[in-house]
Amino acid sequence: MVLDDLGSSLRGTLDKLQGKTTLSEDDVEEIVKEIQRSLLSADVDVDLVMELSDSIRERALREEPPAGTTARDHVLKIVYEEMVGLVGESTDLPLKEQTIVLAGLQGSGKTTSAAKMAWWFSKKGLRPAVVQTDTFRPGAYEQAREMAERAEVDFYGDPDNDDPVDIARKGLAETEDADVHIVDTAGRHALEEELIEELEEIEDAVDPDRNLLVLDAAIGQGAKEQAERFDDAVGIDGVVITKLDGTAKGGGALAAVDQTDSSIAFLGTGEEVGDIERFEASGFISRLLGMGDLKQLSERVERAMAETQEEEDWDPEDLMKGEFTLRDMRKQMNAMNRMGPLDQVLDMIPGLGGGIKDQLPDDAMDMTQERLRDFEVIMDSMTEAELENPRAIGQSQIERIARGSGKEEETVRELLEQHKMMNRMMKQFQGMGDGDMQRMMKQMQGGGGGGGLGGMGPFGD
Ligand SMILES: Nc1nc2c(ncn2[C@@H]2O[C@H](COP(=O)(O)OP(=O)(O)OP(=O)(O)O)[C@@H](O)[C@H]2O)c(=O)[nH]1
Repeated sequence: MVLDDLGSSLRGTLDKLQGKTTLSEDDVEEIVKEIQRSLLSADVDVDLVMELSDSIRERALREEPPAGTTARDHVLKIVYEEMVGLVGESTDLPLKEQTIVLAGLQGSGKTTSAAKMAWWFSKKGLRPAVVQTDTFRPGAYEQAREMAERAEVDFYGDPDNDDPVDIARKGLAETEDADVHIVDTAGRHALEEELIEELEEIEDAVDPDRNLLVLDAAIGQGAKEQAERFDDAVGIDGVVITKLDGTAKGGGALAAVDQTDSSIAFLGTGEEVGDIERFEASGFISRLLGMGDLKQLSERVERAMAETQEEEDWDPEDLMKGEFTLRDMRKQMNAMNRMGPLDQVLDMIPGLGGGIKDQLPDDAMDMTQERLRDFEVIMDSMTEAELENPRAIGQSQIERIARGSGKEEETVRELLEQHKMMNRMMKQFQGMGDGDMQRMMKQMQGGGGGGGLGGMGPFGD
């Protein structure tokens, strides 16, 4: 995500506090300045940034770090807590029957978000329907219909009816078998009376459980005014921030959340129906501050490692030294698999950005369950010597292993290729010297015991 790059200087400032047990006013001021810089460049409203700075300043100087906590961890914890206060928890959306109306200006991403949300609810086992009431924009009907089809959800719209309220009413009746109704409304280029009136009428007709305001992540100062108007008209319960995959930073939408005293419900991260994430405060904050998704990563890493360590007596530290064997690879694959897809894990490593990911072959990301199972079966047919020294495996062994495992020779070769690739990757990491990357990789492989992300403050606890 784009938000990743912002906080390297913040990290630098925090690193300077390493080893200190108390904070001076100057220390706190420097940190506050860096946070302000990160947030302002992520488009967060100035007033919000100032309020946040005051609370951080006040708490960092007043509160004593608990025994055993470094000044750095202490201040990180305060920053984190204050940021959670700012962005809030995600909008409460019970997984049950409900009607949701989407409001927003033209092009903010309502139609796309309607289909994405329907897709999301369907993955949660519900039966959603999209009701398309946009009679204003030519093409909206067709776009909504196609997207609902791709999301494989029920759909109602009527290109021959120019009364949105009538469409909304009929839509709910026609899709009564569905349990979640998502009503997409028309947008306008700007806030206009007509738009607000239409929305109010639709709201009256469908009596929704939630009204969500859809905002483009690129929205800046306009967020507050828009939020206020929509909130006055229908009451806004939550915000959907779209296009976070683009160049926008997303912080502008926080003003809307603050203005409407609501919360963020979903994040849109692309144009496909699956490109949606339920909002999660800690991840969003880590990204706003450019610090990677520390909390989530540390939790995943710890969980995966605990399981791996339980399974076998295996010292992952060895990975950073000697030869990377097939046996190591099997452990690695299992651990990765528990943490989630490799590309997502890499996304969460602070400071890594897209860099290293782009250098990896596509195959590295393709660690599906099925592939993993095939590889496991194949490895079961190998001898101890082959597992220790896969380089020595020749054609005749490949044939034997394929026969023994009941898999194609091609799959055996793929496994060997995958090993070679991972071996190269490990060598690269081994050669990276000190710094976050090597520490992180060690942690990912389980080194360092129960401390999680060592030196990364409250997120690792
Ligand atoms: N990259 C990216 N594009 C998005 C996202 N959400 C929406 N879009 C694109 O933004 C454009 C506008 O989205 P729509 O869903 O049509 O917007 P709308 O709010 O329904 O517009 P109106 O119906 O005219 O009010 C489309 O080209 C979408 O594909 C997103 O999360 N990421």
